[in-house]
Amino acid sequence: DQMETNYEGLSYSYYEKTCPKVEEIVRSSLSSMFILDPTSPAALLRLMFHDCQVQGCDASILIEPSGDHQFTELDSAKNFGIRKRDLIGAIKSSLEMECPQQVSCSDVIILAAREAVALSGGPLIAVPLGRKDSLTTPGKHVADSELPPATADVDATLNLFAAKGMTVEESVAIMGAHTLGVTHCNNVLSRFDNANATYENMDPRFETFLRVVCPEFSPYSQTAKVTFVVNDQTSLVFDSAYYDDSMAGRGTLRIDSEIGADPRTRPFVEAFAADNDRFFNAFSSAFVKLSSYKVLTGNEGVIRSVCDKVD
Ligand code: HEM
Ligand SMILES: [Ca+2]
Ligand SMILES: [Ca+2]
Repeated sequence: DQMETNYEGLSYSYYEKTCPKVEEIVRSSLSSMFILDPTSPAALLRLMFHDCQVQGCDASILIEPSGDHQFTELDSAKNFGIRKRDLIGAIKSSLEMECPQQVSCSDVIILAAREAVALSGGPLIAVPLGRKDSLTTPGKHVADSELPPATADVDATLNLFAAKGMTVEESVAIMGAHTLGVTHCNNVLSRFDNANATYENMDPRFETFLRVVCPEFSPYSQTAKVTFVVNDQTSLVFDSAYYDDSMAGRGTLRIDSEIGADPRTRPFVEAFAADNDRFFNAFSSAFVKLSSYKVLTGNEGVIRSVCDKVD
């Protein structure tokens, strides 16, 4: 039976006895939070990626500085724009009332990300559970080296996802996460840098638009950190518009633009733009691979009672 199968030590029926309502509680908490702020699904989806990419999916990204760890992974500039970590803590509090000390913060991050996708119109992804939380935060330097730069190209991106067992099709599908949310101007300015040759596959009208929204102030200026562009035409809806934009030279980041042009990735961009089911299926299998990356199970980790503290 597929539902009993273990995946990287995780299980599709992990909380069946210990917290049978876990998925329901996460969903109902988030649906009211998303009404209060419709941009939060994007934040929670990115939070999952940035947690999993640094030391695996272990809720390390939630840890606040204290005592002997004054600098956390959140101090890395590559975590700029990470927001809504407090929502995970709020969901965790509700879960502690229903089933104390049962559900890990790392599973809450994954469940929140998959509800973010589903409640935005994307697929409802079946995710295996049973992750444990780390007792350590890897610190700023690990985050600096593990997270991709805003200027990542196709080679770097395919390598990053191949390391998680993804095919090229799945790698193109997981980039479809950029169907939601925003990119701040400080991450856009490198696209005007000739040395990076990132003009490739940029519609001149789109370039004009980017230059109007993000004039050439320093990427370190306060203005560049508060101004932003949306990641696709429908940035609150999980759909395939991202791929239409990519093919048309309207990709916001270098990678968003280049996957629509590179001969290795273009065929999948075209396929996903034309066939929503194919995008959703490939995204779902990629999501399970990303969210199972370097997980702690059994005695390898703990269930934190408060997500931002390792005490
Ligand atoms: C090479 C791969 C990737 C690169 C270089 C990249 C880079 C970025 C950058 C620079 C931003 C803008 C942050 C800001 O300015 O606030 C962003 C936003 C975002 N990314 Fe990625 N990303 C990658 C892969 C992913 C993956 C795998 C996911 C999720 C599965 C993801 C989900 C998101 C989301 C949802 C946003 C919008 C966040 C918001 O609105 O708060 N990204 N990404
Ligand atoms: Ca982590
Ligand atoms: Ca969209």
